[in-house]
Amino acid sequence: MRGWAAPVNSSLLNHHCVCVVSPQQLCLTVREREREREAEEGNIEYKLKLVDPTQYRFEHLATQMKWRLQEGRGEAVYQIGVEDNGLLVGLTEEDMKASLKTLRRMAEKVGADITVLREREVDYDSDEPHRIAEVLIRKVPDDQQFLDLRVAVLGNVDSGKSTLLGVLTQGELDNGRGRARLNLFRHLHEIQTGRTSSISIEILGFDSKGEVVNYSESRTAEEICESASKMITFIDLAGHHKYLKTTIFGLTSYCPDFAMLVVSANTGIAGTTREHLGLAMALKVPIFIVVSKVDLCTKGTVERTVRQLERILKQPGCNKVPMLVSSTDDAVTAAQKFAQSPSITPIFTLSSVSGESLDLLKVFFNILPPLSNSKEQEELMQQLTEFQIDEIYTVPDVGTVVGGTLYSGICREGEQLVVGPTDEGKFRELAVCSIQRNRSGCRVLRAGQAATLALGDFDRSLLRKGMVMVSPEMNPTICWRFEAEIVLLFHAKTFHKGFQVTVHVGNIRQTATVEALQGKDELRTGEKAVVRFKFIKHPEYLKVGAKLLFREGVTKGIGQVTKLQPASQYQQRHPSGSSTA
Ligand SMILES: Nc1nc2c(ncn2[C@@H]2O[C@H](COP(=O)(O)OP(=O)(O)OP(=O)(O)O)[C@@H](O)[C@H]2O)c(=O)[nH]1
Repeated sequence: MRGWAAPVNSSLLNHHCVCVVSPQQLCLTVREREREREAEEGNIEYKLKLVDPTQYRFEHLATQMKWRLQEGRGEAVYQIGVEDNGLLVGLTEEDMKASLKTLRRMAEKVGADITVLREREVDYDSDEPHRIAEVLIRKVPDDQQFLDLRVAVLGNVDSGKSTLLGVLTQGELDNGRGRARLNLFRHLHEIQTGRTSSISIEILGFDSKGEVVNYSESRTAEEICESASKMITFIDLAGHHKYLKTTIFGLTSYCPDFAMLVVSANTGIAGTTREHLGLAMALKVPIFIVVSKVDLCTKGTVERTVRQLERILKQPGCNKVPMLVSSTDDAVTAAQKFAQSPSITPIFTLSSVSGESLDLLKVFFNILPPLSNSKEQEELMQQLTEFQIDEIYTVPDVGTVVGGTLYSGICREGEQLVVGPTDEGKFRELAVCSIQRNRSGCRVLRAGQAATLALGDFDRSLLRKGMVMVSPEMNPTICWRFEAEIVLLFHAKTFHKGFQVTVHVGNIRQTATVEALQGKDELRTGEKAVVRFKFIKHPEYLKVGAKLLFREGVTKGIGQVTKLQPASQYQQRHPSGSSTA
């Protein structure tokens, strides 16, 4: 755990931006120092002083900044006045001024922007006040348009998800009767019933100074993309139980970095809230919570809802550490700690009608770093190209267009790929004519990025959601049958051979039959087993280790793919097998 709030004890978290660390607290810090030492890897750098460096040292500092930026995939945090071992020494006003000036020059040299996140006074036996400062450095990598984070939005029906997104992305408060969500709905029947049934995507862009770029008049997605250096893409998932499969699809296929669970302060944990929390945890998507509609209830009711959430989060099954965010300082700390430890669960309490505490959520989004580091990202980019198809459209004058996420490798305009598997387990050749991200052209797509790819006159009827477009050299394993280690979360009766469930793995969603339960005749709620599934309609491209979720009515389970039975292998061994196998 790094970051300076950590050594200073958590009661300080509720104070405002500039606070004083007492000598006693500093002593505590000294004892805990070993744990707080600067990490060699990662994007956080401690600097005691940057006063008048020689040219040689300046060059070295600039190179180091480049490296830290690379580690944070375009973002780094500098803590000034802090020794490498984590000791909060602090600088005099004059030294701090000179250090920040050097930091600005370093950032200029590497083409980055800097924002002072917070300054704090360190108090010890000295007449002169000593301060420490925390500075965010941001540079969009040369080959990228902006830094990109994906947030899945979960929560019960009417908890205020769409409204919150409307208010965040449009900059105008809601009237409590659904005004803000109006421009988010995509389908007519949603306007009529006021419920989100499809997955809609909203974007919130920040410029390099941390200001939201969405808010000027008639901002189009293209304009937001052009002026943003950091982009939060929200995947708004439906709250109603009826749309659970869409919610699961959004969580499994859109590869969100984080999930935001919206809970209405006046109803507390109701309806699908628990289920959504469970789903995000089962899929290991780090979650933070927004308690909305605080304008509708008393402080006591808000506190009760927060306590209810804290209780659930701390339960043995969850093992989360709730962290209530009630100041800008907390929001900064929450963003950093959340990224370092997924068990930390920030909780915001706000209103989309009065606007109370909305700014804290924006501070959090601006600072929230991506979870995977540059090394993991680099490794994924080195692999062969694999694009997962989530959506298929026909666009006039463009032709067939697919939407989805590039799981690995790089994809360029003009790239030759193969798409499949078809019902026969084959792959077809195609070419990527053009690529768009958030409705703006993009020539190179990198692993982890979502985009739409135009495929020219490729026949749309040959495509389906769940297919992959891969590099022709890949030779992917296609299977009808696979084994998974599962845990049955809930089942009304018993789970046995012959049972059919809807299986979700990544962007794949298909009914499968339970062909065998290893070493057991049946399974009860809470039990584990290795199960062999067989898809009923067509073979799929799966990977060992992929997370899996299945359901059928009230039956629900989670697990992991442990073994694949390649379709061709099975056909060779069972030449007279059923026509589908
Ligand atoms: N007073 C008050 N009303 C709110 C607030 N946020 C949302 N609302 C109202 O609550 C109602 C439901 O909000 P939605 O944003 O549609 O809820 P949702 O969670 O997106 O619902 P689904 O899309 O059906 O899952 C609307 O009438 C909003 O105007 C808030 O902070 N305060």
